[in-house]
Amino acid sequence: MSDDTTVTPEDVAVAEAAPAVHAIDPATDTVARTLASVEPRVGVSKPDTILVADGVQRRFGGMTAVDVEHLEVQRGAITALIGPNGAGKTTFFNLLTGFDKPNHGHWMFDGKPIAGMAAAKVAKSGMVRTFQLTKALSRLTVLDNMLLAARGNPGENLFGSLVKPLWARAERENTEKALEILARFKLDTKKDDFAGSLSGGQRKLLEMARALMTDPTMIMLDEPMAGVNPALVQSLLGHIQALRDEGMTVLFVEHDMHAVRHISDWVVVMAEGRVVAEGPPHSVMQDQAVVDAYLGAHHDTDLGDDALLDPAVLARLEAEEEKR
Ligand SMILES: Nc1ncnc2c1ncn2[C@@H]1O[C@H](COP(=O)(O)OP(=O)(O)OP(=O)(O)O)[C@@H](O)[C@H]1O
Repeated sequence: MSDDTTVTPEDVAVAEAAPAVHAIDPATDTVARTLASVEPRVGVSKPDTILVADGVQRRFGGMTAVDVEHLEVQRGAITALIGPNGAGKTTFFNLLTGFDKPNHGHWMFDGKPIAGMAAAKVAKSGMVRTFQLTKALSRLTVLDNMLLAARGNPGENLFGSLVKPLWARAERENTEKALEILARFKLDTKKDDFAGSLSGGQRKLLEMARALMTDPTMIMLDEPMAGVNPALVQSLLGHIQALRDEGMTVLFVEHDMHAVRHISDWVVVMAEGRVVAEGPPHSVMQDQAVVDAYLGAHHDTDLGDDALLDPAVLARLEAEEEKR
């Protein structure tokens, strides 16, 4: 496996081939225009909701990890889910996608109740997710990883698996589709390599590519930028934006505020299990509840300030905090 911090010539080629990240102009973009008219308030209704969660609670022993009263996600938009460490973002993702069970609550996806549904069924209903730590199987080839993610494989049921023309045709179609998707991510030349030999960024791209094998309506990305070297960050952002421009709904958990501000149409902020703010990226990061959640006593600093993304400034703030 190559070192994730080393920029290889392949990384550069992958990055150069990615769709460019572009500024979203509310004058020409329908999603941006629609969301511009939505009041930035916790639990606010969206004009075209694809996902709505109500009273979702998850407790671990005496600790409430998630306590979301009401949240709506706008169809066709990129929504970022942010919040400090331990805010409950991943647990909330796990609940929504069927990888964990809530103590209370229900939620609807595309008009259908899916709370309590198993993860595979949730994925079949059109909501797929990726993981913070990629799930690509390192001892399988890139192509086999893609084929494993394909939906409606006749080999999944006994009848289909016994009828050769059925599975042979499906395998051919799935292979064609996999190669097309891999080409989009410039991973087609790696189809016969073990997934374990890819760089961190390429594995994130493979994870996204695998998710697309199921033709999702909504894609949920858990920290897509984590462990990705800088040469591939723009490329990943460009790919995420391209999914949205094709009409897919994207919900992503992310710590990288540059990424969040660059591509999100809407930002939801969690702290201590609850949603504490939501709104467009530029305004939500100046919200007092968000500043409090991230910075504790540093009320005079806002998250819209790029200085906060500077490691030197963060180190100074942390040192000041320790002295208190
Ligand atoms: N399986 C578990 N058992 C016990 N506690 C858990 C479990 N999963 C999560 N927690 C706790 O729930 C809280 C929320 O964790 P979660 O991982 O959802 O937060 P997060 O916002 O995704 O954090 P990060 O940004 O660090 O990934 C944390 O206090 C965590 O320790």
